[in-house]
Amino acid sequence: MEGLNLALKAAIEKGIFKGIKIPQNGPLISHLFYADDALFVGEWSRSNLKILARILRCFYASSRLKVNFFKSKVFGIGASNVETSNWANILGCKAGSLPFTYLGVPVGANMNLVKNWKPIIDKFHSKLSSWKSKTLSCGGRLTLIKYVLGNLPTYYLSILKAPIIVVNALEKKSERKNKIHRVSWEKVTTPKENGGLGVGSIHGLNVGLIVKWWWRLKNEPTSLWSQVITCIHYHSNKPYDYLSKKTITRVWKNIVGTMKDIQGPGLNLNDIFGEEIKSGENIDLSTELDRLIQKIASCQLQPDHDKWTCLIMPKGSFTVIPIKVICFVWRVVQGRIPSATTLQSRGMNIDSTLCETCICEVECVDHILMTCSYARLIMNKIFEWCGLNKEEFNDIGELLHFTVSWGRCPKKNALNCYVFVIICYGIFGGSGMTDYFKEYLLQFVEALKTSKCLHIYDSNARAMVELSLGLFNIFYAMASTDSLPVKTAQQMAMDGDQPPPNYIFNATTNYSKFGPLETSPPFAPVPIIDISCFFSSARKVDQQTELAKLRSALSTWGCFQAVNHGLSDSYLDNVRQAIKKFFELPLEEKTKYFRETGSVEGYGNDMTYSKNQAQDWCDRLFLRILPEDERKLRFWPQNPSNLRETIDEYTKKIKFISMVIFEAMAKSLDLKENSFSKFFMEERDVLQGRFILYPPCPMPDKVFGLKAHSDRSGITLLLQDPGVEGLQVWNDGKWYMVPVIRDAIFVNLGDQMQIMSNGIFKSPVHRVVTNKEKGRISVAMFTEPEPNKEISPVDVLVDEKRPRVYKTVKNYAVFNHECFQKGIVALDAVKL
Ligand SMILES: O=C(O)CCC(=O)C(=O)O
Ligand SMILES: [Fe+2]
Repeated sequence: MEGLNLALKAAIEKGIFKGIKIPQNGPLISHLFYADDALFVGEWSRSNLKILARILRCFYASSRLKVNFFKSKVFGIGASNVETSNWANILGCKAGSLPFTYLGVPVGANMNLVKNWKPIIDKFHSKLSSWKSKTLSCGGRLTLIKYVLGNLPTYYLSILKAPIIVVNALEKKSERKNKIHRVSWEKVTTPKENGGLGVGSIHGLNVGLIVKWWWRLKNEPTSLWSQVITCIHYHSNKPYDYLSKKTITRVWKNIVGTMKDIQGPGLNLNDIFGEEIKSGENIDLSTELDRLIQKIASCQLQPDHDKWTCLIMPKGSFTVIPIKVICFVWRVVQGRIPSATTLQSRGMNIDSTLCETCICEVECVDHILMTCSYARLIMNKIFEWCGLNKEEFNDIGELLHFTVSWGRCPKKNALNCYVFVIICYGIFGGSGMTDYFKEYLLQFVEALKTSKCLHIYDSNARAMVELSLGLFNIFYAMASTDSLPVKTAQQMAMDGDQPPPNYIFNATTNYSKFGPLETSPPFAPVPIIDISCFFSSARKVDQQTELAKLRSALSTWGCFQAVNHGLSDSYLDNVRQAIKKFFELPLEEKTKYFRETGSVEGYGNDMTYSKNQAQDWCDRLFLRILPEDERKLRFWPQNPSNLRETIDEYTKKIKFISMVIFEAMAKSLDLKENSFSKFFMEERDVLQGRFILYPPCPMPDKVFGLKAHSDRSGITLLLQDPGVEGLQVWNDGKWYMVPVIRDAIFVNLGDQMQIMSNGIFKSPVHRVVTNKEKGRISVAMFTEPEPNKEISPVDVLVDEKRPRVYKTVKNYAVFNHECFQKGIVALDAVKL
């Protein structure tokens, strides 16, 4: 191409080819090469065209590069169509007319017309609405929007001012269709410093790109474009005085017009582009000196250490926080995270606006993150770790104020941002804890504890924030202080240890409403029910009498002794024996099945939830037995060798008896036989087993075997130790000891049956006391519904006389567990 360039230059020099001379002694333009395209510009004359044809032929002869005339066009500006096509024939190419499309972009079209912008709107749309964009996170989508906004429209928007309809159309495409817009687009496009997300608005981009021509004009005065513009439009000595003729053409008009646009927000080009003096040849030094003196005069040094700042960061310190976290925190600051109240105000159908975590207050953003007891728990933990005094905030604003105003040290300021991010993101957004984060957190906490030195926040900025992803679960587990026992109750009993202080019952902090620990209250006259009367083979009359007894037992005591259940004494002894043998194994053998902290299944103690919680004097093996495919066999002891099999067989028998009881309970309330059993006895319903050892305890009057509680189950079937009592039930404000009946199975109702019976049946509070001399073994089997089943009062049991008492619950097991952690009675929490 250089050859062609030289040939043309030579032709111009010799005066054979005539280019276009820009007035005011401007440059002569004859040809422009762009990639593999060539544009020739010259006077409209037959001879000029002929010369051009010859030059191109010579070029072909010398270089073997042939211009494809068939693909080329001749445009005659100011010439008629007929004349243009006649002359085009000289070259053997077509005549072109305005507007035309060059590289997919219309040239010469009236871009004030919205229809001419359609291709760009369509292209923009197709990029943003691909299926992939729908699966992106908030952060990912922000990046996509920024990318599409920043790349696609550069040509159009850099020289043409988009009509307002076009701007709106493009921005509409950036918003997600069929989604609730939690924050207005206007807010999204606000600069970060002013509280926005810093997505450039289309209008802003358009103005910015056009203003850039002024930058080029200043910065590249010798470029062809600048020379042309300066010759045509600049006729004075004042900077930026390019507003010459009224009849200026469209493109230049746009560029000049943007000066006015930026004057609106109080800017002018002098503010935007300064001058940097190097040799002082081009810039008037005296004016610059004046400006410098002015600047220095207004500058006051602060009595503080000098520090380096990172100019591209709004606060001057260098931070790398994942974009999705930033988006989240930004939404928090806007008060726009999807709480029940915000969703309801957007017209979504919300059952209840009560916070699902504490069930005490309405769920709004401030509640979720600041005032919920749960959020406070996590916040306290963070403050504790940071070595700060405990603070309570009522809303996000207070926390923000605290984090930005606390301390003047820059390091601390960076820290503050992280604390803020972590608190917000950790409380709300974190879930799904990976081992990596767990590991990291532990290291982090250790470092924090030992160093008290805040710089670790800086050096580990990114990891720190990523860490917050998992803080939710971890804090939860840590706040709950769950741990495996230092020594099991059995070991302490064997070693003759006194129960440690955390086992001693303290009436002021623990369960005081159920009175003090009484080791021998009166025996409970708990009804004895012959459940063989409920078998299908039983006589109807007998059945009616027992059903009446059952109903009365469950609505007064909430429990009964089931006899004639079909399991022989010796069989039950075998079951107890197998369990006993397991507990008799050496500790190393049993610890193979130790439960993991934060979860219940396995051998060990029950989970502990707070420092104040007194420990129970018992060891237990907890197994989820049904559904069978959910068994975690790693917790199922292989020793004694018959244990697994024994549990399996006992489960089948217990299932049968439970079925009989569920059906009898339904009949006793005149309900359809399967009204309850369909919730607890189907294939995916749950059965859990708790095999418990209460070793002899040197302080039975100070230590509980098992603290007062009600069962969360449908019903619980308990096999007591025939040799010793220990189980007590609470009835009418008093404790009673449950007598041991050798061949009976003790049945007690759980919370979920109290809910389904609309409060007719009681789920009794019960507890276990220990014995100085004797150990005690018990086997509790709990029936529970499949977690997704909705449990609510049976319709027929709700009427005017007995209005509905309970809400519908789902996954009550987890809910109950959470309530227990917070010291809330789950059954009270689900009352309407
Ligand atoms: O061991 C007992 O007697 C009662 C056990 C119990 O209440 C339970 O495991 O929920
Ligand atoms: Fe219980």
